[in-house]
Amino acid sequence: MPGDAPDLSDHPLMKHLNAPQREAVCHAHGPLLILAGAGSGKTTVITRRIAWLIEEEGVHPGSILAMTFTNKAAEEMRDRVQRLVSVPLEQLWVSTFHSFCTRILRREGDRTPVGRDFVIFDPSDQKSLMKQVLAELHLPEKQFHPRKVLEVISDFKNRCLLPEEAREEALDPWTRKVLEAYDLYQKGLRSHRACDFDDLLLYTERLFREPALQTAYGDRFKFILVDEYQDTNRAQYLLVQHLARRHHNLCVVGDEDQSIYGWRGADIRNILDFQRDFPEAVQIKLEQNYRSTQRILDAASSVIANNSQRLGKTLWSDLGHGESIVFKLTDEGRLEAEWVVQRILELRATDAEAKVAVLYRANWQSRQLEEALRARNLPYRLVGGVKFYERQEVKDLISYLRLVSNPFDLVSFRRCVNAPSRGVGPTTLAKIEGAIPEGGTALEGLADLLRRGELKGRAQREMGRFLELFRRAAGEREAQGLAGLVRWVLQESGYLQSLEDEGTLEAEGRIRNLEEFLSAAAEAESLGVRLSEFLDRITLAADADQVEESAHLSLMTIHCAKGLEFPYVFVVGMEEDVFPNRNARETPEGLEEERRLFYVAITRAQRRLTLTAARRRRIMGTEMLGMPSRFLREIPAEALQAPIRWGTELYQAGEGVRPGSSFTRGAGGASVATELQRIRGFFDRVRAQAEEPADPSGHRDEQPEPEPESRPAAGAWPGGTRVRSPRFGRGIIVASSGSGDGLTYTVRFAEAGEKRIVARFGMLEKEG
Ligand SMILES: Nc1ncnc2c1ncn2[C@@H]1O[C@H](COP(=O)(O)OP(=O)(O)OP(=O)(O)O)[C@@H](O)[C@H]1O
Ligand SMILES: [Mg+2]
Repeated sequence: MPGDAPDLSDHPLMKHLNAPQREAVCHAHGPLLILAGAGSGKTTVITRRIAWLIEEEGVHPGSILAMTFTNKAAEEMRDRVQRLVSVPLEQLWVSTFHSFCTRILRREGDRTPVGRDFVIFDPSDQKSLMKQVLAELHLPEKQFHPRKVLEVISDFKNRCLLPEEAREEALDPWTRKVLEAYDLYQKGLRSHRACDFDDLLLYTERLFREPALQTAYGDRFKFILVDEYQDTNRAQYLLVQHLARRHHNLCVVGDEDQSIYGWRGADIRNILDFQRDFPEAVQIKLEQNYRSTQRILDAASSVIANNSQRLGKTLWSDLGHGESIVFKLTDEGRLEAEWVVQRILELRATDAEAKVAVLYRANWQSRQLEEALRARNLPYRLVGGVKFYERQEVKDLISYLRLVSNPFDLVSFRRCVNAPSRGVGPTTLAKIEGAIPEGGTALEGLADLLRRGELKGRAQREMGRFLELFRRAAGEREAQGLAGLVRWVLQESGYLQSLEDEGTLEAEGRIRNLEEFLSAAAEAESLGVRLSEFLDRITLAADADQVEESAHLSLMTIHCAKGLEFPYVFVVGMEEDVFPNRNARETPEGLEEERRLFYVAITRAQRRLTLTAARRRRIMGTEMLGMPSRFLREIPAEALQAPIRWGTELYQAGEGVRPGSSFTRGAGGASVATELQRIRGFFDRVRAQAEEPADPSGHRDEQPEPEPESRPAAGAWPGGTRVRSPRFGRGIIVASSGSGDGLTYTVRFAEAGEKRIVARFGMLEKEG
């Protein structure tokens, strides 16, 4: 409140802060909610407030608990506070929820079933335990994939539900079985004296339900501050509630528009209900953004205004209008990556230290960027992820290809023989290796064992198939070329199938990486590259990674970029099915979460925001025509350097934010109404993707063609959709053409290869 605290603006801890920020910093007691948009100084306020409590209110650092979202954020916050205060801060608790809970359980663990000296199970430990559990319950892994079951259990735990408490939720037989597995899994963890990550929260929350402990810790942490409150899940929410119940000195900051972890159980209601939980809460709004220029903010506000689940707030900046937002459409994915790298090099020429971030929706998108950066020897850092060619599934696939290329490669043999799991334990592996003839290969050793009937049961079956794969590979390599071989290996090895069976979000990400690898192979093949050269390139590329990393150029997913800021930001892949993501746009909630992600992406930029897209992109090795991301149209024309065109098509909202509200008039001089209809039609067809129809009898779309080579089939399933045909089994749509009765899909079937199927007769079913 201006004028409310006239003296404080001179206080060193209030330096540069505006009136509402100051009010939040010196707010002494009672619940405080700071609900504000991106870059308005929420994290800054938390940091200053901690310093204020210590320096001005005389609060002991050990009485303050601050929760952040990542370890990195915690470190940074501690450093910043330390620079502001004169006392040592060893006793100050700044941590993530998980590390906070670990510390509590190490002290109080005697009261939990796993004691104080528990071990923490990582995902692979969890999986092995779950496999035992499933075996014990005679639940086939095909229907109860260990990771899928663990995903469901995790969801229960995030909602603080133990097996007996989750019964009401288990309405179908499958979930009821999962609950049995949950129960046994917990018993297993207990017998190992182990916690999984979710247990850390779950057990701590249970502990704090006890009045004695609640009082003890409530008295210890007299002041609690939580950053990124919009992304807390139920367990975290309850934990904070227990701790704050005693003193009510809880300060939470958040932005409902930046809630991007719904898929991990974050509950946006936690922030929306704060006032209900603490009726006496003071609410402070921060409206000035100190991070970005006005144009960037306009774009962000305009985009997020399309969401319904929000409280609504204004943001302004006095950093000036700034540079216009650039949108660049390139012909294909590789050119998009090269264009971005070229712009970064130009930037470097004028400002060698410029901090740049390239953001993308999903991990698979890093591949072409990494390749383009390496081609120009530009050091970069991949934040919060693993470099593309070092990802587990990518390395697994490479090991198959290496072994095809060079059967003597024992290291690759060892890797791929059990990926996916074929029940080959160390004993069998030793047997195989023991059977390798002098100067021969592991495959020969394996063949020998099989001939002598020394492998039994599952190992015999699976190893027989494995051997057969390599017997046929040479022929496939000749007949199908590089990309064909990769696709064939993915299918024949059962690798893809095992991930599909898993059906988890993580598996989905891995599948996307493998599909991207397939695209890399297709790209290389189109340049005349053969298998061994392709493998050499990958090895050399991985080697080039030994060069230094640069903190000035960061590549990361948007999720990883939360809370961060960079002068120069690129957001790549602005196409439907990429961003918004292919799965997420199925539901209105999913779409809103994608839009919040885009809002987060835009608001990372301080000075310059560049959006890019590719007209064609290889999906699973096949070139697909991309459609413009619907989000592009939500950016106001005034914020953009030039109207967005997609090919010859104008694709942009003129003013206002609601789709279809009003459009810039096309340069061709068409009437606004016609233009409107044309663009709307285009937008409606966004769901449909098509390649040039190969079949001349394919029914032609009556509508005007936006592109000579594209004939989007209205209402068709997009490329990438997984389908099942009664005749050919499971497959994936790679293209479609025609419409109505003439709608025809090109489907790549796992068994039968590529087929063209007329939708009306093909009885295709979409797979869930
Ligand atoms: N009063 C101020 N004067 C000048 N700069 C400020 C002020 N308040 C915050 N800043 C700066 O603005 C930027 C954004 O601040 P901060 O990261 O705290 O915002 P935030 O609300 O936490 O953002 P996000 O929503 O992305 O987490 C930082 O560079 C910070 O130093
Ligand atoms: Mg922040």
